[in-house]
Amino acid sequence: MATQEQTLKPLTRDEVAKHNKAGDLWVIVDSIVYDLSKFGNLHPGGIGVLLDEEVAGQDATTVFYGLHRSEILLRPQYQRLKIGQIEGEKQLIKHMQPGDISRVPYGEPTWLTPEFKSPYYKESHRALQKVMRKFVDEVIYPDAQACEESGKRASKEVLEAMAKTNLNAMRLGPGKHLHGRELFGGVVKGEEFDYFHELVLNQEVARMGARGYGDGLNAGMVIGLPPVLNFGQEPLRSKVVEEVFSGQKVISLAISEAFAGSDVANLKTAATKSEDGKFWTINGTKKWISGGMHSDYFTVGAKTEGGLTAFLVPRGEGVETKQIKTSYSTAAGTAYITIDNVKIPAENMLGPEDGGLLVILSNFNHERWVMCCASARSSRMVVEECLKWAAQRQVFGKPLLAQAVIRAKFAAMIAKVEAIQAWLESVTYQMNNMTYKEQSRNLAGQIAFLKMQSTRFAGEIADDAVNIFGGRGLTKTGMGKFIEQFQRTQKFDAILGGAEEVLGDLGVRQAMRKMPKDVRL
Ligand code: HEM
Repeated sequence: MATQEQTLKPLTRDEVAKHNKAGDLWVIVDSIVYDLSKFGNLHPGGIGVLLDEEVAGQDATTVFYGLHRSEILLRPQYQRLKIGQIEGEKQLIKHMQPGDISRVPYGEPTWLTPEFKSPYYKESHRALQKVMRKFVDEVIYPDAQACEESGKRASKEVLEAMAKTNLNAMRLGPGKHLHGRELFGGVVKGEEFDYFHELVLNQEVARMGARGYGDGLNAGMVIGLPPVLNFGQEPLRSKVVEEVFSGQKVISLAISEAFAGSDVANLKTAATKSEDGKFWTINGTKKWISGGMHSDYFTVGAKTEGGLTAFLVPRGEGVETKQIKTSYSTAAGTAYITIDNVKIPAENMLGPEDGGLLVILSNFNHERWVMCCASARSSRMVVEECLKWAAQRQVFGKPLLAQAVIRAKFAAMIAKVEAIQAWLESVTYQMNNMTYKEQSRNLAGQIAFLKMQSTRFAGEIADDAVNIFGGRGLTKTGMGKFIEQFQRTQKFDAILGGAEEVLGDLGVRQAMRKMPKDVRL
């Protein structure tokens, strides 16, 4: 930015003021002079607003930032509009660069705020956060914004770049599968990777505000691959895990059906064993399968004689996927799947016959915790957007933030994001200090409550955010685009991985089970 300022022609405000009509139209935004003479007729907001006597030939900084996101001025096509800079003045507005930490209060969790300390994060968490933020900003974000809008899946380049850093493997959480792997070029050792490293990755992805795209970005793998990794039979297990980690193949979890959601024990998809026991034939349907449109493999739950069994079903004859249009982007690849007489070898069974419920349930805590990470971070992103907007938007001659009713909304929103992050970090610390079995025993209730509360708060935050942004919170482009998307999509977190009510009840039932029989009032 400094070089650009040096090369721009110095101009005075008096000179600029002479160019104040159609065909000869200059304006100043943050000390930079823009020649809008030709652009005026192409301006999406129309030429009329630019000819206003307080805009044409004048300093339009305040009015500009009341109407546009600052990223507009960074678009390559608008660089040619810059013709000079006001003599002796400097740009006061700092545009975020890839990898930057927000300086907006509460724009980052406290551990990323310079004045605050945290007992949870070590040097390797901080190093991972730095490279991941830059990677997301530079590699994923532009693709995410384009695909969220077009509905297309993440580009091959992004998926390949993710595989190269070993991001796919990291998103499955700590474990032996990471040992000996080079993570983000060696920023963190596979052996020391813990749940706080994973939290960092989840939150950095959620921060970019592309909900449908985010789910299409191998979120299906996060829930679909663990049953293969933990219960698959060799050599199929290693083959599939490597194919997915390296980005050659995509996997998703296919459990829910039109007939059964939270009550997984009532699935209708059924598997029958051949007489010689070498094959299974599967028939049924699956619904709302995130990433299903992009998947080569499906981790399927099916009814068997004595219960439920999990299978790895490859895409092939008899397996068909149809796009479901949900309220978020089709970039998520949400699918309806029909499985008609699909014959698979017995080696594709994941875990014991009739033991599928455990295979599926064993990953639920992790899945829900991943969603808590994302919900907490996207809620915070919304609070940051609202704070920026309320500080720069002028109403009745003052910033929106000068209104007490607006400040009261911020008090509620900020308290919610801080509370959720603090609880999330506390749960994450417990996860780091418990075996997987202990986590299932002790944290199912905590995580269920955390998810329930995070998504309830997200709903309340969405509501306040839309009211702060007004019509812009309902508009897909422009100032409020992230608010519009958040209010439209935050409900996904409230439903996926267990609806709020189901989770709340699960938490209470867990507590009841632990209630000592010998206590009295
Ligand atoms: C400095 C160069 C400018 C550029 C490159 C520019 C570009 C744009 C773009 C791309 C939009 C579409 C909306 C969006 O994506 O957010 C827009 C909308 C608009 N612009 Fe500009 N603009 C400029 C200056 C101005 C100025 C000085 C005014 C002063 C009144 C103005 C008033 C508007 C209005 C009223 C809209 C419609 C906003 C809405 O729909 O909420 N623009 N402009």
